[in-house]
Amino acid sequence: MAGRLISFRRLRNYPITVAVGMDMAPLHAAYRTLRFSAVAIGSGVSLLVLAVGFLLIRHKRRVLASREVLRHAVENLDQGLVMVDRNGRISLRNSRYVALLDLPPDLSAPGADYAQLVRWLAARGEFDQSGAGKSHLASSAEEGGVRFAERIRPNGTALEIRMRMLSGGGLIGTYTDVTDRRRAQEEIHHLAHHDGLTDLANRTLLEERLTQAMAAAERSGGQLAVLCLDLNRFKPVNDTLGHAAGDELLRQTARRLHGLARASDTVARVGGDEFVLVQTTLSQPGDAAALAERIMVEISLPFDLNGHAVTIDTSIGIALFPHDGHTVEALLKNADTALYRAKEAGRGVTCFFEAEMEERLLERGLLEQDLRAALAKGEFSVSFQPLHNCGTRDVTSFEALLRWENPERGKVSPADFIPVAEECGLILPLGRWMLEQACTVAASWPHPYTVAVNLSPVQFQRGNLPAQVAEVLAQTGLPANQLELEVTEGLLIEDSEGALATMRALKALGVRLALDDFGTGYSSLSYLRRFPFDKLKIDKSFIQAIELDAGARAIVDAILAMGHSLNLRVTAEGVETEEQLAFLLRHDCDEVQGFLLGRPVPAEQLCRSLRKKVGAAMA
Ligand SMILES: Nc1nc2c(ncn2[C@@H]2O[C@@H]3COP(=O)(O)O[C@H]4[C@@H](O)[C@H](n5cnc6c(=O)[nH]c(N)nc65)O[C@@H]4COP(=O)(O)O[C@H]3[C@H]2O)c(=O)[nH]1
Repeated sequence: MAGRLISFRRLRNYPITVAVGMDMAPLHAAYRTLRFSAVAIGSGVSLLVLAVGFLLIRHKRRVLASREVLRHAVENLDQGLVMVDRNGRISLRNSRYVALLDLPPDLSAPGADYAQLVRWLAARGEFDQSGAGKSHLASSAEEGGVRFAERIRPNGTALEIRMRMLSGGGLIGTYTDVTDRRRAQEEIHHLAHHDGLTDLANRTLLEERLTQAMAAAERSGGQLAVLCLDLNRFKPVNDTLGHAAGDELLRQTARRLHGLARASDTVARVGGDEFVLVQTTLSQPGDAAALAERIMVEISLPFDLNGHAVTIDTSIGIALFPHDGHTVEALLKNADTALYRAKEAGRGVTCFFEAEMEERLLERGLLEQDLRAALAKGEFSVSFQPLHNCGTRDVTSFEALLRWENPERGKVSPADFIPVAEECGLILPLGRWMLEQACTVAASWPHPYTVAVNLSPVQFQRGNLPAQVAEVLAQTGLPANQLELEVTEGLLIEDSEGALATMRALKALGVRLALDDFGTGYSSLSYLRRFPFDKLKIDKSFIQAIELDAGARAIVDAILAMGHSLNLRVTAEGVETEEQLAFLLRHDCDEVQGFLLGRPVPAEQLCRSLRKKVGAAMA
């Protein structure tokens, strides 16, 4: 409702009251317009303030949130992280950094002096005192402003450290714990350089160490020795007691060798039962001989293999630097050649390398070649030597002896080629051939004489001998009781358990067993009691000394008495004179064999003379 606004005013000097009236409608309209504008502007400003405030709060929240994310990320890094500003103050670091370096919180807190922290670390032996401060990474590699270093902490932890130097000063360092990786690498390296069974050096490490040792000896003008050794009787132990016992024997041997070597020496296992020892501190060759002697003694002490007491021994070959070779290959090869020579000379022998050994080895190689071809070329034959009753001088049996005649070499003694055939394994087909020949010939004799065949220990150990013998007897038709098998003591020493089982199986076939060359080996009386022998053959060296040596006479007498007391027939080998025969007769020897009564003759010649004899007897 629009009213009017009236204003009254009395004039001071006049009795007049002035009344002014004004229509309110326009006033109201102006007021309403103003009020509306004021309210609108006020609301707009308030809204704006609210919006800005809201945005600011949201922004701040976001900043805080991303800072939290960053802090969380840095805290949860697998690596230790530290940032140092241009003033040398720590501006950021995570707890992994503190934990990895075992840092005190006050020294490593943000704002702390980094140089002081480094000095603290140095004082604790974390790195060289001389390298304290920022230069503690001096030995590290540097690449494009980033320094790398790997550090082993006093507690054994391995740290990989990267330091990025910032252009305006300061640095960012990351610390990674690489202990496990490093251990794995070390393990791989160890496995690649050591023998898995004994943990001794393997051939690779041996060659590395030998190269270093040779260089050191060359610089100092000194010498070194390479001792090559292998274990005698390892194979029988492995075969009879099993591989676990064989492994244990190798481990214990390794420990004994290791115990004898000095810290600068190297002990390696280079093959099944082959070991090499590099002796570095050597003033004269006698030092190597003395070490070899100590090894011999140590290895010959009994081993306890899971309750089994086992005794073995070793042969040793020695090559010296610089005398016997200037390269790793030459030294190892020559020590091996010397070992071969040592083994040839008998068990428990040490040999130093000599130049002519190589020639002999070469010659042996050629002999082996010819020997391999000889069987196919038919160069072998069999001769038979008679054995006689000592009193009546009647022939009782024949010993089959292998003969080899080569077009270039002529007649080769079995004493020379049998050991080579044994070593290269040819004795197996050759022994089988010999057995077949001897039995075939004996089966054709007009009189049922016994035939004696020599067997090598290798045939005992590797061939299925009882089955082979049974097969040959069946093939040739020779009665089992007409076959006598001669073995030497070496076999019994090498593998007495295995030999005993084979001998019993052979006896079960009905064949007879003789112990050959008695007196030349260990001649243990226990063998005679333990093994099922029928006969004992006294070695010819004793028989041939009868006339000259009272000691030999006493030994022959004692062997005869002992053999008889054990119910064994006794044969004397190598009887060449009537005096020897008379002595043997006086001492009740059963049988003799020797040039005096009959030399070995080829099979055909023997067959002819036997037939002639039978013909003459029938005529
Ligand atoms: N000085 C002298 N020697 C005599 C006399 N009587 C016989 N001998 C020789 O003494 C050796 C006897 O054979 P052994 O002791 O078994 O010794 C044999 C035997 O161990 C081995 N051998 C021979 N044939 C074979 C074979 O077929 N297989 C195996 N594994 N070894 C064999 O070779 C060794 C040597 O054989 P051989 O040279 O044939 O030598 C034979 C024989 O010819 C004598 O009065 N004086």
